[in-house]
Amino acid sequence: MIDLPHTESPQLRAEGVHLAYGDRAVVHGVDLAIAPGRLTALVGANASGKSTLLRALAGLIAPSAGRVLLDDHDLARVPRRRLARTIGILPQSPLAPEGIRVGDLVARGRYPHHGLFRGQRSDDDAVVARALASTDALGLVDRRVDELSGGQRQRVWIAMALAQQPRILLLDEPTSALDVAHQVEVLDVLRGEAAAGMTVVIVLHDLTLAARYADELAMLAGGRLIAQGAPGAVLTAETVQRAFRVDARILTDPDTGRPVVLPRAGSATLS
Ligand SMILES: Nc1ncnc2c1ncn2[C@@H]1O[C@H](COP(=O)(O)OP(=O)(O)OP(=O)(O)O)[C@@H](O)[C@H]1O
Repeated sequence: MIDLPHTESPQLRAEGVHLAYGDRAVVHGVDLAIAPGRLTALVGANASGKSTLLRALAGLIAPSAGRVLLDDHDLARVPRRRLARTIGILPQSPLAPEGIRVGDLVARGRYPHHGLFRGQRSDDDAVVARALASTDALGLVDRRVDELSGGQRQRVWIAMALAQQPRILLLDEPTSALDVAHQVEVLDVLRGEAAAGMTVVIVLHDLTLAARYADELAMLAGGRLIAQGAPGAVLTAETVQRAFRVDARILTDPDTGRPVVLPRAGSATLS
């Protein structure tokens, strides 16, 4: 059995990873080193394989070829319990148990920290409260999850992921239902977590927001990684055209120096 060393920021790496559903190949030979303690945004068109790759990085699906490595250990051989404490994933459409209340759902994020025979930890309540506060969800704590608005529900799920305090957090389109203020708030929180040492990987569709927040961008097109690096290097008119089949002007935000992507109306050539 493999025991991972307790490094602050384990290195997560895909090496020649191919992923398939049955005989449908979806991701083709991806080599991707996730920068530890940084915020990486995974971008690409619909069906380009982002969610599939994210699930593989969490160890939820196994590559048909290649390997996902955590600190040089094959993810497939890392004990499940250890993995749950190390890597957290928030899928695109998570399902809550029927009738569960917000506080109870977010508290479930603490489960990986409870030993087999130990119950709660003394800091559980404080961690849960902090996670709820950072997603502006403290006021929802007694509400039923299935009675929340889409954006409220998404914030509660993010709170659950934060309460898990994994060293690597993978989030699939966590801001898709959020208004602009809550998007900024959630991304600020995630950037703060990265600054404190957490490795954060986010699937995002808003390229300008991705460029604004990410230390690194990884861009997929047709299941292949076509660019990885600093936002300014990855987001070019050429890569945007190749990945999304739309013309875009790439401006530079005078305040941050980060790219701003302006798609040209009428330029999409999807079919
Ligand atoms: N459970 C599944 N079974 C079979 N095919 C799947 C399954 N999940 C995804 N696919 C297929 O795999 C391909 C990649 O899907 P994936 O969800 O990884 O893309 P994505 O880039 O996350 O897309 P989106 O931006 O629309 O969320 C698509 O062609 C999709 O139809």
